[in-house]
Amino acid sequence: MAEYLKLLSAVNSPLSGELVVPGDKSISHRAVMFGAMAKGTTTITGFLAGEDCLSTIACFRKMGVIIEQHETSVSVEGKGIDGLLEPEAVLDVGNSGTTTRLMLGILAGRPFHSVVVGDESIATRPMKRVVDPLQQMGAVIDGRDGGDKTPLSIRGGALDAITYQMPVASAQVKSALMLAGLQARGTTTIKEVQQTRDHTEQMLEQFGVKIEREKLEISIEGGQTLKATNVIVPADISSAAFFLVGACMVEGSQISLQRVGLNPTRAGIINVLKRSGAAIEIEEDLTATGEPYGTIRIKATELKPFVIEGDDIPTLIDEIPVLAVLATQINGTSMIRDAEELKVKETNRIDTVVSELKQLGADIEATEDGMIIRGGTPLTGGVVDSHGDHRIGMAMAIAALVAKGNVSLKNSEAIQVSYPSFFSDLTRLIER
Ligand SMILES: O=C(O)C1=C[C@@H](OP(=O)(O)O)[C@@H](O)[C@H](O)C1
Ligand SMILES: C=C(OP(=O)(O)O)C(=O)O
Repeated sequence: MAEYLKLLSAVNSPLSGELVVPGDKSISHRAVMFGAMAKGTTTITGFLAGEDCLSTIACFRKMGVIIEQHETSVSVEGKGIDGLLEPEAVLDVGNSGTTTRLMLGILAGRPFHSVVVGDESIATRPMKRVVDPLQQMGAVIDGRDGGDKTPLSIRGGALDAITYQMPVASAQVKSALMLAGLQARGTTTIKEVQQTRDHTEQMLEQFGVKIEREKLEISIEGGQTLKATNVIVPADISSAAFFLVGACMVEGSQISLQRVGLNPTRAGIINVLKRSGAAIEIEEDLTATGEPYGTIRIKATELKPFVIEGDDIPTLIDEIPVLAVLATQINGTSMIRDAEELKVKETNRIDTVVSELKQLGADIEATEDGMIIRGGTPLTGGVVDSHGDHRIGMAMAIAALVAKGNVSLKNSEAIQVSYPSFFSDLTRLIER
């Protein structure tokens, strides 16, 4: 894809029609990893063939796991966790924080040496949050910046269970500790500060693992084995979010997105849109197995400004960039608070959202833990940059739908990380 991409703008074309967006990224990663740890053949349907999940496949292949992937269908030949082999080369996680942190939890319990590297963005992201508790369990991990940054070197082995109070709300940290806990002597207990996405808990149970769960506390006994299964991956609500916002903003829009994952720990954007007065209807597919999914129908209507804070944040953390775009089109002041975690994503998403939306004339201000957006004025044309962050690139493409002038997007190729067919899907919704 071109480094610069000229986006559709000054068109205000309504979005219409039906679409199934690609598979959920969080669930796709986990299905490959747990399949690799299980005994037997795990099949995955609806897999997200985006760069991040392909990095996960490549890492596990380097540990000797046979994985066949044809677009959205994957089969993983697991030989049990003891079947993972010492990799002969470094494990390259690319741009993927989920691959890095969850895989560290697995590697921590393996009796071999491995080295984890990623791209420039991964090299800036904090890993101490998983490295510290994994060291407490007995893993030997070192890396740049006192073990906080990649490249990281891991010598795993005999782990002891711990009880751990997490300092941040992070499903990646929680998941890494559960995966290490499965390999530890004793019962590992993890206490969360806020409820985060529970895909790991749900999928481990599907692989036959017993987990004790209370709202903010999880206990997992070491030594349990995973049994291969068939995983159906719902469509990614974080990808659907871009079109939900586009359809809310452009007058005359009406779309229907099918098979979208509706796990309540992930679906906070729906609550925010409802609170704002969106014309949104949800129809859950009651025959669904595994994670809940269904159809979301939405049409454009006038919205009220919103406040997103507290327990909302983990349920919609990756949707905040595009919700900020929406806020620029709502009369009044919208606020996002308690979202410091945005600073440690692929970019500092408080800074990149604010700087790029300002390029298009938005009245938006960064705060210590979020943003203040005074909406209701049209956006202008301009040059924006994804800064190598897929969600920023897609959020800007959606902003371009309502800009009065041409918008060019630099580094648009970042979008391949989570949504390779984003532009063709957007074009389909516009051209119907
Ligand atoms: O567990 C996961 O699959 C994810 C958890 C979130 O990160 P944190 O755990 O860092 O909050 C989210 O931002 C990321 O896109 C995917
Ligand atoms: C933060 C994200 O992913 P990861 O942490 O896996 O890089 C994201 O997809 O927005």
